[in-house]
Amino acid sequence: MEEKNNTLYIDGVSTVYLAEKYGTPLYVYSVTDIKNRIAELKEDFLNKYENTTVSYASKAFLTKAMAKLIAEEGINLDVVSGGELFIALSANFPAEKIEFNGNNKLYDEIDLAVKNSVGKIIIDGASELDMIIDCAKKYNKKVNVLYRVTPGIDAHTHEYISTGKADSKFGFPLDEVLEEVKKAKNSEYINFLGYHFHLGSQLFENDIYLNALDIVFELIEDTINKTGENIKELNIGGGFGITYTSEKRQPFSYFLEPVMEKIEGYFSLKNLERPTITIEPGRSIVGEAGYTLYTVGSIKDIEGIRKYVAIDGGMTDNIRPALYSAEYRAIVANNIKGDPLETVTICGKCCESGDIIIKDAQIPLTQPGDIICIPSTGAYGYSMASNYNCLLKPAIVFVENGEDKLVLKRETYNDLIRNETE
Ligand SMILES: Cc1ncc(COP(=O)(O)O)c(C=O)c1O
Ligand SMILES: N[C@@H](CCCC[NH3+])C(=O)O
Repeated sequence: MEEKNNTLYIDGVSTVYLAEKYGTPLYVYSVTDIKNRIAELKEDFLNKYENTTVSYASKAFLTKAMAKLIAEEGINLDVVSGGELFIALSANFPAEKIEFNGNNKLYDEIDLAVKNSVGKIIIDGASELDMIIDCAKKYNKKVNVLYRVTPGIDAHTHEYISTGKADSKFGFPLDEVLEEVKKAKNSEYINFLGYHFHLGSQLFENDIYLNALDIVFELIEDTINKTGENIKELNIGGGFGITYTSEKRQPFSYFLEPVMEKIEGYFSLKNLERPTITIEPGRSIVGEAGYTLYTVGSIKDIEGIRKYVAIDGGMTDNIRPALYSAEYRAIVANNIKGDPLETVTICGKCCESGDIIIKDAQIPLTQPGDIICIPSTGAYGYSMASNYNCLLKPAIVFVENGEDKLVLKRETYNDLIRNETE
């Protein structure tokens, strides 16, 4: 983002112009920023180490336009539901480059995945293997699978986004997964590739990945000894943190260099061929590339207590502050350098006292009609949006080098009743 004439520009396009043209609330994505993050991944990982793959975790943000962009950039796609898979397939995303994650996969979802020959299914629970075999028989396919395990690592992040600890609904406990692998090995319809783990999201320390590897190496050794199966792929998940307010996003190399050094060291010591190493970043690809624009409406100044600045969206387009106490920063897009600053609480328009986007934001003196921009809303904003209070989901615009393109229309009131039967 940049400033021109006291106005905020994103990827060469004026936010004031975007707000006028498409209305607010509006999700704006800088395509250049997304491409830059993928380029960094190529430089620091894909081109640097042989036999590596990146699978974009589409739960962070997915539309057909995004799936097409990911396909053009040549990386893989991670989906966690029939719905995400359907969007990817609708965008003609190459099925062999899709991996299917997620706990409690339903039969119909597995059926869709197998029928369309997705690249891999990451088995997350005991109920899945039989369903996969059943579908594989039906379509006469052999399905590549990995098993997701929980290494028992407690990531230093919000409890709700920590997923690798033992007490987790995700994945197999380490002492149970071998029995599952043996079952998979016995089926002619299954090709066992290896293991997957994901420690949590918005992580800033590389040591937890290294600790998890120590644990997973033991599992790999056990697997080879007890099943005779070599590990062809190891997926270490995503989770790389980004900047929302004052946190400093680490370059991918901060995580991946020590991780790869450790992995390469282990496999060469054991005289084993190193498996394909896959990572699954979501937030770190799209988070900072996305912005939300809002228009300021009513302002309530409670003398000596708090000044509320209400915007025309809120927890319906960004649930993260209410759900995880996530913090954001704000910019008055039509008056970036405005002076003096004041301390305000930016709230949404939902009937919830907790519908606060930023508590105590420091922004230039603002008035109704101003455009507020919240940066770093590209991940888990639109993908977690709701219609609470029957608010309409915002439009999405992609901007790149001064050009803007509407990729998703704003919902209309008719969308709210389109599935009603009376
Ligand atoms: C299995 C799995 N892979 C990848 C991700 C992506 O995580 P992030 O967006 O933090 O990179 C998640 C979400 O936490 C996940 O659950
Ligand atoms: N949705 C969460 C992260 C969970 C990611 C999926 N395991 C967030 O907004 O931070």
